[in-house]
Amino acid sequence: MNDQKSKRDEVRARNRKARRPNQSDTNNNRGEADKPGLAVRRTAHRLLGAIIETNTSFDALTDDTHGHPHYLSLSRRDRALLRAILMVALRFRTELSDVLDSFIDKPLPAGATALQTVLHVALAQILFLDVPDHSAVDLAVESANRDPRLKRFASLVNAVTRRAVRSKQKVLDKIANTAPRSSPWFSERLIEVYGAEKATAIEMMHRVEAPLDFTVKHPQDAEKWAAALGAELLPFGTLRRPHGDSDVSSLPGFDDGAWWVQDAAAALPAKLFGTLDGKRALDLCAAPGGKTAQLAAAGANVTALDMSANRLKRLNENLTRLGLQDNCETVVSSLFDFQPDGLFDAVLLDAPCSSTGTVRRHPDVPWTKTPQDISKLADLQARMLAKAAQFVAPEGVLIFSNCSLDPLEGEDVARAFAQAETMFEIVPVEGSAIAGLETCVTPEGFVRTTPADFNREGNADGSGLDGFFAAVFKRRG
Ligand SMILES: C[S@@+](CC[C@H](N)C(=O)[O-])C[C@H]1O[C@@H](n2cnc3c(N)ncnc32)[C@H](O)[C@@H]1O
Repeated sequence: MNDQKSKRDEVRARNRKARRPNQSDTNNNRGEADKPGLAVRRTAHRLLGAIIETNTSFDALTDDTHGHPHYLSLSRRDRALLRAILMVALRFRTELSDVLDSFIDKPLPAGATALQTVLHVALAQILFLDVPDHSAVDLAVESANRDPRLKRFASLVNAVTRRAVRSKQKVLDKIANTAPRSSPWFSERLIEVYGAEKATAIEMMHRVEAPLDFTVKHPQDAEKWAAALGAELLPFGTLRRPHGDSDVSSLPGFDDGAWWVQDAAAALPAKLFGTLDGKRALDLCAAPGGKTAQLAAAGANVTALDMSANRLKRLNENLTRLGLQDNCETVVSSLFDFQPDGLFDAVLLDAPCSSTGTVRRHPDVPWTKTPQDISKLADLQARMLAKAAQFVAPEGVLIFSNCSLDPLEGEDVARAFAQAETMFEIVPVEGSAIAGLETCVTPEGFVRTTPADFNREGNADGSGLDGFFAAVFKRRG
C-alpha cells in the first residue's frame, strides 16, 4: 500500500497545480456574476449532472466551439478550473461517494442527484485541488441556497463540506490506502479480463493524469526536439513530458510542424507496417489524423477517409501544419460506401471503440459507457474489418487497432476475422518492432497495451500508456 500512497501523494501534488479560482470572474451566467466563482461551480454541477444522468461525454460538453452554453459563457481561466474540478470529481467518483456516505447518518434521499452533485463538486475541490477551502464550502452552500430543489439541504451541504475540511488528511490517507475503484461494471470487467492484481494497477494509473506524448515527424530529429521540449526520448521513439498546463501551440516546434501530440501506445499501430515509402496506404477512420500523419511522414501516398466532415477538417488543418498535406488525399465517406479506384498496399482500420483505454484522459468513460456499448461496438468493428479487407491488394497488409481495453473489441474481433477470412493470415508482431515494449506482444502476436504497462519504478510521471490493441494481417498473394 506504500506504493499506492506515494502515487496518491503525487496525484494530489499534481492536482494542486490547478489554478485558484478567478476572483475577477467575468461571465455571462446571469444572476451568478455577483458572487465570484459561483458561475463556474454551478456550471460544474450542471455538467457533472449531464455526464452522469444522460451519459453525455465530457469532451462534448467542454468543446470550445460546440460545448454546453454555460461552459462557453465562462472565461478561459474559469473553463480551466471547471475542467480540473470535473476531472477529479470523475476520477475519484467512487471514493467521493464513500466519503459522503461516511459523513451522513442516513443515505441521501432517492433522486437526490442534484444534491449529490453539489457535494461531489465541493469534496473534489476540498480534497484534491488547490482551491481555498472556504471558497469551496461557501460556494457549495450558496449554490444550494440558490437552487429551489436544494435550498432545504443547504445546512447539510454546510455540515458535510466543513467536516471534509476538518478531516481532510484522514480522508486522503484512507483513500490512499484503499484499492482504487471506478464504476462497478468497469471495475468488475477489468478484474474479469486482467485479474485482480493487474486490474488494480490499471485503476491506480487511472487516478493519475497522463503524461504528454509527442510523435516527431522526422525520427532522426527526435533528440533535437526532445532537448527543445524538455522531453524524454523513449526507447520506442515517442517524446514524453510530464503533464502540465502548457498550451501545446506555444511549445517549440509547433509552428514548424515538427511534431504532433500522440500517446505512445496510439503511435504503435502505424509503426507495424514497416517500410511504407512510395506505397499506397488507406487510413480508414482517419480523423483527427495522428496515424495519417505517421503514414504520410513515412513516405506513403495516403488516402485518409472518415465519415465525419468536421473531424476531417481538423485532420486537414493538422496535416497542413505538419507540411504533410501533399502526401494525402481526404475522403468524406463511410467506409461501407467507399469505392476506391484500386487496391492498397497498406490499410489501417483504427476503429471507433469504447475508448476504455483512454480513461486517464477521459475519466468520464467508465460512467458514460456501458457493457452494451462494448458489445455493439465489437459487432460494428467486425463488420468494418470485413469491409476493410476488401480494399487490400494481394500481399498487402491490413492493421486493425483501437483504444479499448476490452478484448471483446480487440483480441476477439481479430481472432474471428482470421478464422473467417481465409485470404488473410495473422502476421505475429516481432518484439523488435516495438522495442522497449516487448512484453506488450501477446502469445498470438497481437499488441496489447494497458495504462499499467511501461511502469517505471520511481517515475510515476513518466509511466503508463493508453490501452491499445493492434493486430497485423497479410493478404495472401
Ligand atoms: C478512434 S477515431 C480514429 C482516430 C484516428 N485514427 C487517429 O489516429 O487520429 C474513430 C473515427 O472513426 C470515424 N468513423 C466512425 N464510423 C465510421 C465509418 N463507418 N466510416 C468511416 N469513418 C467512421 C469517426 O468519425 C472517428 O473519426
